[in-house]
Amino acid sequence: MTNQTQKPFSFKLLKTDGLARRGEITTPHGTVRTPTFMPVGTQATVKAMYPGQVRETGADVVLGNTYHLMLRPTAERVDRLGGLHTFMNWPHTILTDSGGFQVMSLAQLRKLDEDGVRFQSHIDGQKYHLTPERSVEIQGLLGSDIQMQLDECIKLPSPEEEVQRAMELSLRWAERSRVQFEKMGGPAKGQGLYGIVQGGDVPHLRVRSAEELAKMPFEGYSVGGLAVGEPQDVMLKMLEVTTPVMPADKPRYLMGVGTPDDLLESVARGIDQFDCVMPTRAGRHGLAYTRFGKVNLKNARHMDDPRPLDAESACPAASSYSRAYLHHLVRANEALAAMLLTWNNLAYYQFLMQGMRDAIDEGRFEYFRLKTKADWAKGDI
Ligand SMILES: CNc1nc2c(CC[C@H]3O[C@@H](OC)[C@H](OC)[C@@H]3O)c3nc(N)[nH]c(=O)c3cc2[nH]1
Repeated sequence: MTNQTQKPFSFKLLKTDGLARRGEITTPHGTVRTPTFMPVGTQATVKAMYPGQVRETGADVVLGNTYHLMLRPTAERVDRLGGLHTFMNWPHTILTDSGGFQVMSLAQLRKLDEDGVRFQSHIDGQKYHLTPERSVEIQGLLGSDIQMQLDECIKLPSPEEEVQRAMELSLRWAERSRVQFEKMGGPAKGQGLYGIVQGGDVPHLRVRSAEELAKMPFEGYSVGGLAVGEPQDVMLKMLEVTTPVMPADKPRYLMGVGTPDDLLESVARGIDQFDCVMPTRAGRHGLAYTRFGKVNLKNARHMDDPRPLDAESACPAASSYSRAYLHHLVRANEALAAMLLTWNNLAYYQFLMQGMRDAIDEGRFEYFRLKTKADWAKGDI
């Protein structure tokens, strides 16, 4: 990451339509059109895709992850090699998560205390100590444009006192993350650090978390602690409680979400940024997302079907290969199956996001939401 002073990180709220928001984030590596879907590239790659292809689908941001990259190849090595943008040949915006979520879901022998979290690598058993300061240092070494505070994402359901403890710890870690980010000169580099709202499924804890974080000068705010197995209506209820008390002039990022329907319903409740492994992971398991719902290419009913997934799609994976061929590739466990279906799925997610951005621009978001859901309900033609 160059040390020259960049223009500051900024967010412009361009238009609203109900609670849906159309905006633009400016980072050192370009402009992010919101609402935006950010493909997950945990280990410095969006699995089964070339970076140029990811860009062609319409992605403005990809994700990297502190937990995975600190273990391998290490943040120091990526820094020595010119930073994550150069390392993975992605010259556009990169967002990194702080690693807390993965430590709790992937690492062994985890011990969490006030100072941070101690754990052993799931790769080679080596011991680590991840603190709010170290997480921000790693994200700075990676050259991340949008960084996350270290937080504790608690599983749901959990007793209210547990939710409160984790939320209050995350607030203290938010302050320590901010101090480290400013010590490393993040703002002058035009980078952003997001505070992460916690509070589980407890409305008054959500509100307190958002209000306390809003007192700190974060460039953006994430809604964490959701998409951890709760039903969609609980997630949406938490958004209805939380977004109204989040700063309206800063981006809002709902972490780890979601299905196409989750995206539609969350934009309708004031969310700007999303990330999810769904489109890429589903692609590797033979599942295609289309304008008319999901198509499971493992299913024998596709064996003789000469039609493409969607002849009108701009994505060649959707328009230039028959369902019969895709079914064959999936059954044969061929590498091209994952490549084509991942490509199709990311292209569909970006098509959906572009549709939402246009609908908000033109003041017809509610119509777009209902029409899109009706098309999905038609099912695969
Ligand atoms: C899936 N549901 C979900 N994911 C979540 C993630 C990880 C997303 C991160 O996990 C990796 O994908 C598996 C991605 O890493 C590149 C992504 O950034 C979260 N991260 C933090 N720091 N705090 C949270 O409260 C949180 C909640 C989540 N809910």
